[in-house]
Amino acid sequence: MIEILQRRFALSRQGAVDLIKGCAACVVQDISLMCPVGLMYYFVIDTMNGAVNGSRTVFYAAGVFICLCLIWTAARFQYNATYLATYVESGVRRIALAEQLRKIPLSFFGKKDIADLTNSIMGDCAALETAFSHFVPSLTGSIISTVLIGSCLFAYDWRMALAAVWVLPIAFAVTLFSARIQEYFKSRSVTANVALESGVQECIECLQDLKANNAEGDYLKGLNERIDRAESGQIVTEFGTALFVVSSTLILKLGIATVALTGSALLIRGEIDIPLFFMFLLAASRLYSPLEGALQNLAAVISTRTNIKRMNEILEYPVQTGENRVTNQGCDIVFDHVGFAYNTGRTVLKDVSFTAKQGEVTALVGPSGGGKTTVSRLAARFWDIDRGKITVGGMDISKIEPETLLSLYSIVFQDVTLFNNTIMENIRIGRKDAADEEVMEAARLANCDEFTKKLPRGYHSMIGENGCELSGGERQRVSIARAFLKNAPIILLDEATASLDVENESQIQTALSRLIKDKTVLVIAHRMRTVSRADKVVVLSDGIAAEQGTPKELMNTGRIYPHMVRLQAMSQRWGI
Ligand SMILES: Nc1ncnc2c1ncn2[C@@H]1O[C@H](COP(=O)(O)OP(=O)(O)OP(=O)(O)O)[C@@H](O)[C@H]1O
Repeated sequence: MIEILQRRFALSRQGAVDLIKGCAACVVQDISLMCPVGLMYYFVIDTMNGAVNGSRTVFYAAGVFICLCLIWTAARFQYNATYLATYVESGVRRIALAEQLRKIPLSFFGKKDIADLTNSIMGDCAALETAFSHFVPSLTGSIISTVLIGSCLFAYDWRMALAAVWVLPIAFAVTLFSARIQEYFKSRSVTANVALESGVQECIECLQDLKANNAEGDYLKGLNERIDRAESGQIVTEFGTALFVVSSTLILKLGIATVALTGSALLIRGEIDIPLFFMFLLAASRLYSPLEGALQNLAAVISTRTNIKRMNEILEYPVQTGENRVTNQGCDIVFDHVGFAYNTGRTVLKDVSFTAKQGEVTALVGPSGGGKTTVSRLAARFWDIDRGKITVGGMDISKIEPETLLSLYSIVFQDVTLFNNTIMENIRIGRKDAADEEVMEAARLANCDEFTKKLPRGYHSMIGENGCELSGGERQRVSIARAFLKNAPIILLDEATASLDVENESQIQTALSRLIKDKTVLVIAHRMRTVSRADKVVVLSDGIAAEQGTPKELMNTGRIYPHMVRLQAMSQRWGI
């Protein structure tokens, strides 16, 4: 049962247990609300028979008191078991999604954009939070308590009970019948919302380019269309839900009419007495009011199936697994007949073989789109390859858990990601437990010292969202400082010095020479100057390692490499 709930509603184990408790609490609460009706029935009978004396009055007073205590206790238990537990579960679910996103291969992100994933973590979780705090327990509670109370009514008079309950299966059938239609509209509405959020995010991110190209008008027109689609999607979904819920509620209302008619007929024939007639009228109205809510809840629960499906898509996506310990002998990286294609299916690497030796700098060069970035990412198992094998120090990286493997790597990306925090903390990401002095030493080696000192609070200065208060070169130096701090045996540099001025670049290169001693270095560089001092150059072209050797060897024997060197020399003579 718990496993089924976990799977069906994307819940943690504790969340499934809490859901069962919440449903039980709602049943107790609904039944406790029916107790006063029973008490009133017997009170009316006693009053009509003139049997209300001192001890009876105490009995009814005690009954009222017990009913109030029962209702209060049930409500409190129900609140804790539904609302509080659901908020905790929501937090657990969001963390589970974020954890899963950390573990799944990057190929997944090719199919989803950031807005979509953010929507799953925030929007879908919020929809489920509302469903499980407000809807599911009270829906289950209403159904179970209705069945129990309905059975009790049969014990009093089966004809009156039948007049009261015949509407229930019909009302539920109408709502259930609409499930597929509601789900269809809901899924269209979610898709339109995600498209809108993605458009807004893109608009904010690209505002600078839109302004530069005077393209704001066209873009906003497209965005307006997305807003219209999201709005109409929402209206249609709500209208569809309302149509079925209102129809079901109207059917329920018919129940009161049939109780009144049947009761009147039986009363005239003298087959029931007035207290029983009123008790049924009261019970029917009490019976239907939670059910009206329940039918709305049922509609809302049906529509959360789309949210659950979206979250399960993330939670059930196969993660990259492997050994949690590394057994490498040295840190040579070997690409052995590697073949790879992204989600698009177009082969990027056909057959790449080369070795990047420990203690050497291996430079990846080649025409744009040749696969340099792809090769460096595959070396760190950001994606899994389709053919061949990649080993680090003799161990097959496809058998190593990605995070364990990454402990061997320091990576400096072309696109630096910084956090809205201090410079000190941004560098400390390289090694969480590093002392301030170690962070500052890494910063000094990466040449961050000089610009940090000019900031009002030095290393404790905040740098804005994604380091927006720093220049491109400064941002890149912070990211290089992280690599210094991590001090891993393998270093991947992706155009690491691209945004630095000449003075900085030479200082960084001196520092890098210190850092890379005895390490495996894989560097992607477009500028031949950067690679001229590499120990080995691998030229990637047309999905293969077309040429490899020392820069000198390639100048003599290569075809593509000397051509690139000549082209770059010509471009350096170019001026505006
Ligand atoms: N995430 C991705 N999804 C699909 N295709 C991709 C992805 N990343 C890169 N590619 C494609 O793979 C090919 C190789 O790209 P890659 O970035 O590795 O080349 P590169 O040699 O580093 O290029 P550049 O020098 O221009 O940075 C390109 O054709 C590119 O369009």
